[in-house]
Amino acid sequence: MDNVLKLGLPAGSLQEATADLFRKAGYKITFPTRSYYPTIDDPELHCTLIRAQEMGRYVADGSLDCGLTGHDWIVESDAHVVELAELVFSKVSRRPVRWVLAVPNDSPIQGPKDLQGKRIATEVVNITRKWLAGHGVTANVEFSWGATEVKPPRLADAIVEVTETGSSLRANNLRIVCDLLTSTTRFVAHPAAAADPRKRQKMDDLVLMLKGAMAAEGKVGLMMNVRKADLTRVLAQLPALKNPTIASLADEAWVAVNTVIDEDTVRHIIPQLKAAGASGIVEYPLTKIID
Ligand SMILES: Nc1ncnc2c1ncn2[C@@H]1O[C@H](COP(=O)(O)OP(=O)(O)OP(=O)(O)O)[C@@H](O)[C@H]1O
Ligand SMILES: O=P(O)(O)OC[C@H]1O[C@H](OP(=O)(O)OP(=O)(O)O)[C@H](O)[C@@H]1O
Ligand SMILES: [Mg+2]
Repeated sequence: MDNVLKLGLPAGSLQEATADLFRKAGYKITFPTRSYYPTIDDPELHCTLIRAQEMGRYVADGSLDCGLTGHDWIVESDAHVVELAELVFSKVSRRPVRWVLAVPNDSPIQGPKDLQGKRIATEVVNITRKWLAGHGVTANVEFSWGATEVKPPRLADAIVEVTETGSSLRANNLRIVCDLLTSTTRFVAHPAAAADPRKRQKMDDLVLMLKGAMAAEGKVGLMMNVRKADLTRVLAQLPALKNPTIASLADEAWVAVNTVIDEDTVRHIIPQLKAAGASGIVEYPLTKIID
C-alpha cells in the first residue's frame, strides 16, 4: 500500500469532466454503480470520490495524498494544501466559474453598499462574510444547502452563487450585481505527500499527462511537403508564433513541414497552403501536447 497514491476525485459537478480528462490523459477509469471507489488501470493510484467541498479538508489532514477540486472550496474551507496545478475546466466548459452576487431583476440593490442589513443566502458563507467585511457592510449571511437561485426575493434579498453558463440565473430572473471570486479546478496535495520524492514524482507525472491532454484539445497537427523555393510563401500562411519543424527530404529540392494549429483555422489555412505550393498535406489528430 506504501507505493499507492491516495487520489481524491470530485463527486458532483466536476465528476464527469474529471473522468473525461483522465481518459484523455490515458487512464481507464470506471465508476461502479453506488461505489465511491472508482477503478483505474494504474496499480499505483487508489481513487476515492469525495465532494468538492470536502476535498481540501481530507487532503489537508493527509487522509488523501492529493485530489482535484475547485479553488473556491479550498478558499472557503481555508484548507492548507499545496497547489500543484491549475486545470481550467468546469462542468460543461473549459472556462472558469464565477461566484457572483445576484438579485432579482427588479431589485433596487446595485452594489455592495446596498446590502447593509439585508439577507444573503449562499453555500460559501466564509467567502461572502469576508467580502462584505472588506466593503464595511454588515448583512445577514445565511448558509444555503443548494438550489439557492430559488430564494430571492421571498427567502433572501440576494444570493452569492456560482455561475458557469448563466442559465440558472437567467431562468430564475436574477441579475448579477458583482463578482466575488473566479474559480478553476486545482490539483492539490497534502504538504508531506508533496515533499515525498516518490509521491511527488507520481503526482507530477499525473499532472503532466492531464495538462498535456488539455493542451491538445482543439489542436491538430499538419504536415506537408514543400519545394524549397516555395517555403517562405508557405510559412507565411501559418499562424505567427508557431514554430514549424522543417525536415529535409531525400529529394534535396523539397522539405517536410510539420506544425500544430488550432483546429478551427484548418479549413481556411489548408487551401492557402495548397495555393502557396504545399503538397501532400496531411491533417492528423493530437491527443497530448507536452511542452
Ligand atoms: N457548472 C457548475 N456548477 C457548479 N459548480 C461547478 C460548475 N462547474 C464547476 N464547478 C465547480 O464544482 C465544484 C462544486 O461541485 P460540488 O459537486 O461540490 O457541488 P455541486 O455540483 O453543486 O453538488 P450538488 O450537485 O450536490 O449541488 C466547485 O468547485 C465549483 O467551482
Ligand atoms: O450558470 P450555470 O451553467 O447555470 O451553472 C451554475 C448552476 O449549477 C450549479 O447548480 P447545481 O446543479 O449544483 O445545483 P444546486 O444549486 O442544487 O447546487 C450551481 O449551483 C448553479 O445553480
Ligand atoms: Mg450545487
